[in-house]
Amino acid sequence: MERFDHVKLSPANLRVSRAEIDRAHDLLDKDVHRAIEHAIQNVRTFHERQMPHEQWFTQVSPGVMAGEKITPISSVGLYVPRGKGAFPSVMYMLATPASIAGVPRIVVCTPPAPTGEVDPASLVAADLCGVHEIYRIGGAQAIAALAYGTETIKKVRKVTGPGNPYVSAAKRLLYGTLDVGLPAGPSESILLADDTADPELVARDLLVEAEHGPDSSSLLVTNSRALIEAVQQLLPTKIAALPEPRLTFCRTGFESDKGTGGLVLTATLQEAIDFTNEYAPEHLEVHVHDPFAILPQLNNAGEILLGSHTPTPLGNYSLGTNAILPTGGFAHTFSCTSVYDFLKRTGLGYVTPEGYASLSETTRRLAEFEGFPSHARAVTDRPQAQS
Ligand SMILES: NC(=O)c1ccc[n+]([C@@H]2O[C@H](COP(=O)([O-])OP(=O)(O)OC[C@H]3O[C@@H](n4cnc5c(N)ncnc54)[C@H](O)[C@@H]3O)[C@@H](O)[C@H]2O)c1
Ligand SMILES: N[C@H](CO)Cc1c[nH]c[nH+]1
Ligand SMILES: [Zn+2]
Repeated sequence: MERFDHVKLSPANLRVSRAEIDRAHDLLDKDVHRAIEHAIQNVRTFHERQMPHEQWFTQVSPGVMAGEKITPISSVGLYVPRGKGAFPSVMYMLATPASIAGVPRIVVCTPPAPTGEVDPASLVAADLCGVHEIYRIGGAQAIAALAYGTETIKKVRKVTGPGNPYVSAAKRLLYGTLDVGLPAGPSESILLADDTADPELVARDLLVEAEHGPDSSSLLVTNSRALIEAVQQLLPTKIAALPEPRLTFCRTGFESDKGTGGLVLTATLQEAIDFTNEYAPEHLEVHVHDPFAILPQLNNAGEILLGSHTPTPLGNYSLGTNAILPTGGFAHTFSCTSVYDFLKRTGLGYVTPEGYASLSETTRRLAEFEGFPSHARAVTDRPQAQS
């Protein structure tokens, strides 16, 4: 921690104390405190609606019952980044669904400031969401501590949360050791637009995810040359007006050959939609005449924000949907963070003697076909046990 975070820590002060959390509530700007409470209210409302039935059965055929039982993961480690900036929003976006899912042990690791202090806003968010343990440790070392455990930090069953390439690499190395959740790496967004889009709003929204870091990607994808030319005129002044390091992050993204941001002109809106589906962005803003008309065609994205009044920051902070989203094309197969990241589903089966009689011959025949004699014997001439 000393080399990268310029902080000296000891096992005794790794864990954030109750007193620090209470002080964070007192220290935090009251308007920011209220904003966190308001945001958590919406995120909570939305994620409570996601919760599935705790247990259910359906009758597949007479006497054959199949179902599922939902249980929370027993312990989860949430990684909340803090290298290029503090993220209380990431804290509540991870801890809210974990708490609603009923995870009995919610642990957070987040990098401290050189003073050893943890961002007060993140502590307030953690406390409001019912986090049980908070450790001032970041980077790959935090992921390792959560996965393997240390004398101070008891290991967890699952680690999840976004981070920089070192954090992402650590999670990838742990694949197969424990559940490392969805791949949430450097930020990215696509603005999908037609010729009805407002260049001023598009130029502003393009800088949102771009300002996260030099490795963030933000793209305008449109079939309108006029929109591209208008946004090209607006971007340089908007970037120049940003403070450091956000100015350099955006300049790198849009103006350097190392950048991964840009403006993409397609021949048709359909081509723009196809490009977007293939790219599978973390965030997708839709600035077209009728966003709900093309929504059925938009299949791969961490989130889809519809219309010019739904810019990405609303999803990042306050709308209610989750902002911890798959990046790097993983939105082709991974979902946005939700209560399901903290639950597991167990299949349930119950068969009556009548149901057993209807299944045993089929089961025996398939077991023999696959060469499993014990499987076959278990369902041959089975004494009719009392159910
Ligand atoms: N996908 C999402 O939903 C989402 C949400 C929020 C943030 N993000 C992304 O998460 C990332 C956060 O990155 P960050 O750097 O701000 O914070 P971070 O907490 O991920 O990384 C900081 C840690 O990295 C370690 N570190 C720094 N330099 C290192 C080096 N050279 N070698 C090894 N370890 C090193 C330090 O120990 C430090 O604690 C950004 O890219 C941001 O865009 C993604
Ligand atoms: N997914 C976004 C970053 O990639 C979430 C965020 C949090 N704070 C600001 N933005
Ligand atoms: Zn963001």
